[in-house]
Amino acid sequence: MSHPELNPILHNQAPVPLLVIISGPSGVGKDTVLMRMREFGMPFHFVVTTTSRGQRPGELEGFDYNFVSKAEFETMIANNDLLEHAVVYGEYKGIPKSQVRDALASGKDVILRIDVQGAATMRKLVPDAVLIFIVPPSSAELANRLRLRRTESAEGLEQRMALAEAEMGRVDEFDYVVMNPESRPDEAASMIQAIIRAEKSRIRPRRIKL
Ligand SMILES: Nc1ncnc2c1ncn2[C@@H]1O[C@H](COP(=O)(O)OP(=O)(O)OP(=O)(O)O)[C@@H](O)[C@H]1O
Repeated sequence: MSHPELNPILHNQAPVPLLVIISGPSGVGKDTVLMRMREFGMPFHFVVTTTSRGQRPGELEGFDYNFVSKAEFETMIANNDLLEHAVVYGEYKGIPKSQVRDALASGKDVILRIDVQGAATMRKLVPDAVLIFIVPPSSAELANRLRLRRTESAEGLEQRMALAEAEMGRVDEFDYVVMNPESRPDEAASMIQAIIRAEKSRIRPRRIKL
């Protein structure tokens, strides 16, 4: 008898690929942890965001972002080609559906990072995604990370901290919480890997429909 909803591992077949969403307050270390996962060569597809903003020195097309013009981005919106998009500081940012679809079709697990607001949208669009919330050891440590990054003015820092407080209150919309400990982002990276491995062993796997 066949049980198509059960884990294909039971029939010695490849597991169902996952869509994993990494979120959490600004400055908690999402990019840092994802970069460590990439550097470790973890076998996932890391989604590259498409943006209309200009390429900065040192940024690589297809690695940091896919750079397109505003007009091209607006065509993508009109054609419903994006899973999710937002305007950040007057520029578009979004996730192309085709990239996620193609990676899943090739059997790869797909990982993407998104802000807390965007994660809530994704939960509605793709209810079977695995949502992981990264937290700092303390809010003092979060403020410290933002300060050390030196990308924010004093006012910007205060705004981000206030937003972070509000975002921490939304943790119950997520499936997992992962701590990014002081100076040990590798631990957060391996915890995410452990979650993905455990998810692969579900008797009834999550199945992503886009
Ligand atoms: N485990 C850690 N311990 C100490 N510092 C860290 C740790 N992880 C990240 N950082 C530092 O904290 C700062 C913020 O990290 P990062 O830019 O990765 O955060 P983010 O969540 O991607 O932020 P944003 O949402 O604003 O893009 C960086 O300067 C980074 O080097």
